[in-house]
Amino acid sequence: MTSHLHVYMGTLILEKMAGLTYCIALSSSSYYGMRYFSTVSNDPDTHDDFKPATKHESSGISLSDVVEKDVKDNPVMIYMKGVPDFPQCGFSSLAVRVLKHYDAPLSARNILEDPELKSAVKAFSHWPTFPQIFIKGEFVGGSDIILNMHQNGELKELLKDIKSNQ
Ligand SMILES: N[C@@H](CCC(=O)N[C@@H](CS)C(=O)NCC(=O)O)C(=O)O
Ligand code: FES
Repeated sequence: MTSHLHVYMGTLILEKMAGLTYCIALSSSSYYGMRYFSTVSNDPDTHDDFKPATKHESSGISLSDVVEKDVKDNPVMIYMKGVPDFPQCGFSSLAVRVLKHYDAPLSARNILEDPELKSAVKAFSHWPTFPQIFIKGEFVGGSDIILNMHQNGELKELLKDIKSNQ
């Protein structure tokens, strides 16, 4: 197994090429056109017994409704570990770096902030890992798929009619 140790933008990245271990936070510069959504239901003062199992607190909207609305309202939606300006996993970092090549507004939710949202996203897409990227309401895949689509030109084609307002 080959291991490379890089110092990148002041952040240590341990990249195990064979094992693809990506647990160390990466930093990235800020970009225009990004919207982050904070957690949708995570009140630390609320005991689990009192948390709504399927309904979003106070609004009565289920978390699957939240995800459905996210992907409908946001042409490029990523559920990730961390936020686009501070991904907390290499897979999420890679996906954000790929998407930042395009002039499309990127909307994101940090699933690390909300385990229930994390489960709801997995159930919605039937996909077990993060990041999860949705484009024009359709589930596209994770970081390896988005990188592949970037490299083969499919992503450019898919995003060509989505432009940032800024
Ligand atoms: N092939 C996937 C790999 C992503 C992956 O393995 N993610 C893991 C580690 S961050 C994951 O989400 N595991 C399930 C979990 O954390 O709930 C991709 O390229 O996106
Ligand atoms: S590989 Fe560990 S958090 Fe993503």
